[in-house]
Amino acid sequence: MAMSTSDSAIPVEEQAKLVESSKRLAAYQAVKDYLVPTYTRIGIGSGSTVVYVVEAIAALGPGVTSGMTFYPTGAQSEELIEAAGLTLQAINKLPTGQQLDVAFDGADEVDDDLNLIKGGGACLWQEKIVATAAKHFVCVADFRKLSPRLGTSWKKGIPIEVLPMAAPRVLDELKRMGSLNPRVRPGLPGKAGAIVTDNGMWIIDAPFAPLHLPKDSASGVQAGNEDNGVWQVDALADRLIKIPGVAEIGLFYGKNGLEVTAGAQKPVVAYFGMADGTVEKKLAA
Ligand SMILES: O=C(CO)[C@H](O)[C@H](O)COP(=O)(O)O
Repeated sequence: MAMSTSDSAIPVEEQAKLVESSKRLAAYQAVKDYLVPTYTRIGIGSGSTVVYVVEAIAALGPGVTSGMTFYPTGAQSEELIEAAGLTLQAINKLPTGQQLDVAFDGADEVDDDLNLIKGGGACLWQEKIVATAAKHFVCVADFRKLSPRLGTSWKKGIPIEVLPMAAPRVLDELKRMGSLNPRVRPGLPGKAGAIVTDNGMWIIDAPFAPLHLPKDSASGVQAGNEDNGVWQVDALADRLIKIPGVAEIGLFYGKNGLEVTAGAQKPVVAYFGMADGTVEKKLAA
C-alpha cells in the first residue's frame, strides 16, 4: 500500500526525504516525456519541485540544451536557470504571435479536472503569463498535491495577488463571497509587514470550502452557480478576477491545452511522484 506523509510511523526526516524524492521522480519523468530536443523555447516555473525540473534539464547536457532558451516566472526561477548555465530570456522578449514550446511548473493542489491552486510561493501572476504562453503546460508535483477537489488538502486558501492599496476592500469582498478568514500574507521572518511579490503587489490567501468541479453532475451544481456557499471552480474564479484591485488569482482553470491552441491555464498533463516510488500521470480529458 502506498505510504503518505501523514503516516505517523514514519519519522519526520524520512517523510521529508520521501516528499523530496517524489518531487524529483516526477520532475525527471516530465522532462523525459515533454522536453523534446528540437524545442527551443521553454518556460520554467517556481517553487521547490521546479528545482528538480531544472536539474533534470541541465543533466541532459549542452548537446541538448544549447539551442534552447528558458523563460522564468520570477526571481527564483531566473536564478535557477542562470545557476544551471542555461540561456535566460524574459517573457516580454517572446515576440507577439509566438508561443513557448512547453512550460513546466509546480502546484499547491491539483483536482480531478486538472484545475490548479498555485501561488504558494507568491509567483502566480508571472506563472500564469508563462503557462498561458506555452503550447504544452506541464504540471509537476508530489503525491500531497493530488486531491479530488480544490480546497480539500490545501487549506491555506486561494492565493490572490492584489494592489496593496486595494487590500482592505478586496478582503471585504472576499468575506462577502464566503471566504473563511482571508488574510494578507505576512512577510517571511526578517521582513516586517506583508510579503511583496516580484511585481510589487501583496498576496491575500482566501480559504473557501472545497470547490465543486466545473460540470459537477454529482452535486447537481450547474455551471456558473453557487450551492449553499460552496463554489464551483470556474464560477468562483470568474468572480475573483473581477474584484477591483485584484491583479491575478491562483486558480488555473477553464479550458485545457487540448481544447485550445493558446491561452490555456490548465495543464495538458500533471505528473505526481508517489510515495511508493512510482510516477502517476494525469492527462487532460
Ligand atoms: O505556485 C507556486 C509558486 O507560486 C508553486 O508552483 C507551488 O507553490 C508549488 O511549490 P512547491 O513545488 O514548492 O511545492
